[in-house]
Amino acid sequence: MSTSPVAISAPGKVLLAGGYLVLDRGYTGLVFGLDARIHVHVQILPTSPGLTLSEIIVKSPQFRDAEWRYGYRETEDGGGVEVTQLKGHTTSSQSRNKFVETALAYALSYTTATTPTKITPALITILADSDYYSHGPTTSSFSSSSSTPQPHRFVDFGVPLTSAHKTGLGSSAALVTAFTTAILTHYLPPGTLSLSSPTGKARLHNLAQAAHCAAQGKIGSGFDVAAAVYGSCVYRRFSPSILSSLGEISTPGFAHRLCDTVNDTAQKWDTQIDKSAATMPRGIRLVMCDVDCGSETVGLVKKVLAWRAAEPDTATLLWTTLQKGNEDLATELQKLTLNPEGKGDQDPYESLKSTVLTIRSLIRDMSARADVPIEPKVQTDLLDACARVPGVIGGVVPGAGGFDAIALLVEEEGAGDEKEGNNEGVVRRLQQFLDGYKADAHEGDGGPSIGKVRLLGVKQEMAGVKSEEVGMYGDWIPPA
Ligand SMILES: Nc1ncnc2c1ncn2[C@@H]1O[C@H](COP(=O)(O)OP(=O)(O)O)[C@@H](O)[C@H]1O
Ligand SMILES: C[C@@](O)(CCOP(=O)(O)OP(=O)(O)O)CC(=O)O
Repeated sequence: MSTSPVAISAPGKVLLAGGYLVLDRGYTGLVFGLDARIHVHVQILPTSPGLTLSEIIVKSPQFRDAEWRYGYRETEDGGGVEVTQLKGHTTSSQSRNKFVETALAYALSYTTATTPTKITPALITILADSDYYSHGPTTSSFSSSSSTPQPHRFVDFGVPLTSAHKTGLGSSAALVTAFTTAILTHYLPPGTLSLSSPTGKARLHNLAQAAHCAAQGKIGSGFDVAAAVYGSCVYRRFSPSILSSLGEISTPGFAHRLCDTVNDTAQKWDTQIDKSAATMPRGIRLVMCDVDCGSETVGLVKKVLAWRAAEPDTATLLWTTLQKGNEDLATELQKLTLNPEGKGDQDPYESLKSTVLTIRSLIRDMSARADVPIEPKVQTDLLDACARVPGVIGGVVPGAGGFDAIALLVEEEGAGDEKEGNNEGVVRRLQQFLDGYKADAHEGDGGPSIGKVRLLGVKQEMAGVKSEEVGMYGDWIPPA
C-alpha cells in the first residue's frame, strides 16, 4: 500500500467515426481522447486523535451533496469485496453513485484477489474538468498555494451532480478508469502494476471495462473506456462473451473469475487498439460545440439495431460503405500528419472535406432508413453553417449522434490572411458565429430544437490514463 497520496487522471472521448458500427466486432471506431480529464486523488483517511473510522469516503467536492461513504468487507466463498453505502453521517449523500460504488467494489475485489491486502480507510477525491457538464460554473476556485492567486483548473459547479447537464464527453468511463487505476495504485504493493507497460495497461483496461459494464447494466462497445485507458485510437471491441461469463459480484468465486478475466487467463481478450491509426495532423484541431440538449443513446441504439435486424442486406451494404468512409477519414488524417502541407495542393484539405461529407451523407441515409434522428435536420443545418465559417474543415455528429455536442475539424492556423500562428483566428470566428446562431425549427424531426450552441474548450489529446502530480489540486484536497 502507498502511504503517500496518489493521483490519476483519464481523458474524455469523442467517437469521430464509427458510431453504431463499433458495437459489432466486424467494424471499427475512430475515437479521440480529449484534454478534458477526470482526476482521482487517494489518500489515507485523515482522522482526529482517538477516532478510528473503517470507511472509504469518496467526495466529488465540485458538486453539492456529493459525498459517498462506504463500509467494506470480504465476502465468503471468494465473492470479492462487498461495499455498503453508509448514509448515517450528516454530510453523506442519500443517493447512490453507481459508477463510484461499482468501480470501488471491483477494484478492491481485484486487489485482494491479486495479493493478500488489508483494505484500510481512505479518502478519495474526484475532480473533473469543466467541459463535461453544460451547467455553467458558479464560482472559480483559486489556489491559495501561490502568492498571486491563479484561477484553478477545477471549478465549483454549485449544483448536485444530477442537475449538471452532461455534454457527452464520457464522464463515467473517464471516472471509472481513473478511479480503478487510483485504487490499484494505492493498495497494491509498489511495482505490481505499471501504467507504462502494455500488460499493466491491458489489465487496467480489462478491469475498467468490467466495472463500467457492471455499473451501466449493459455491454456497450466499450470505446469510451478504451479511450480513457489508451487515449486516441482506432478501436475494435472485445467479444461481449468475455464479460457476460463473469457473473455478479458477491457470488461464489467472483474474485477469482475477475482476476482471471482481468489478467487474461480466462477467455482471451480480443480488443484491438491501434494508436498509430488515430492521428491529428499538425495544422488541424478538433473542437466541439455543445447544443445543450442531449439524447438518450440507449433508445437510439435499440432502434438502429432493430432496423439492422429487420433489413440485414441493406444495413450490411450501408455499414460496409460507411466503414470504408470511416477508414478513409483515418487514412486521410494520417496522410496529412505525414505531409501537413499537402505538397502544393491548392486546398490541402479538399480530400478530407469530401470524406467528411461522404460519411455524413451515409449517416443521414442510415438515419432515414432506421427512422432514428442520428443527424437530425437541426444538426445538419448547424454542421453546414459551421462548415461555411472560414477555417472550418467540416464536422460530424459524433458517437450515437442525435441532439448531443457536434465535433468539428478546424484549421489550427488562422485562415486566409489572418495567420496568427495558432487557431485563435478560426476559433474566435466560430465563437462569434455561434453567438449569433439561432437554429430553425423543424417539424417532425423526432426531437427538440437545439438550444444555445456553445463552443467547448476541449481539443483532442493522445494520452490515456496517467499519473498526476499530487500537489496540483490546491485547496480541493483536505490536508492529510
Ligand atoms: N465528477 C463526478 N463525480 C462523481 N461521479 C461522477 C462524476 N462525473 C460522472 N460521474 C458518474 O458518472 C455518471 C454519468 O455517467 P453517464 O450517464 O454514463 O454519462 P457519460 O456519458 O458522461 O459517461 C454519474 O451519474 C455518476 O455516477
Ligand atoms: C452508439 C455507440 O456506438 C456510440 C455511442 O457514442 P456516444 O459518444 O454518443 O455515447 P454516450 O457517451 O453513451 O452518449 C454505442 C457504443 O459504441 O457503445
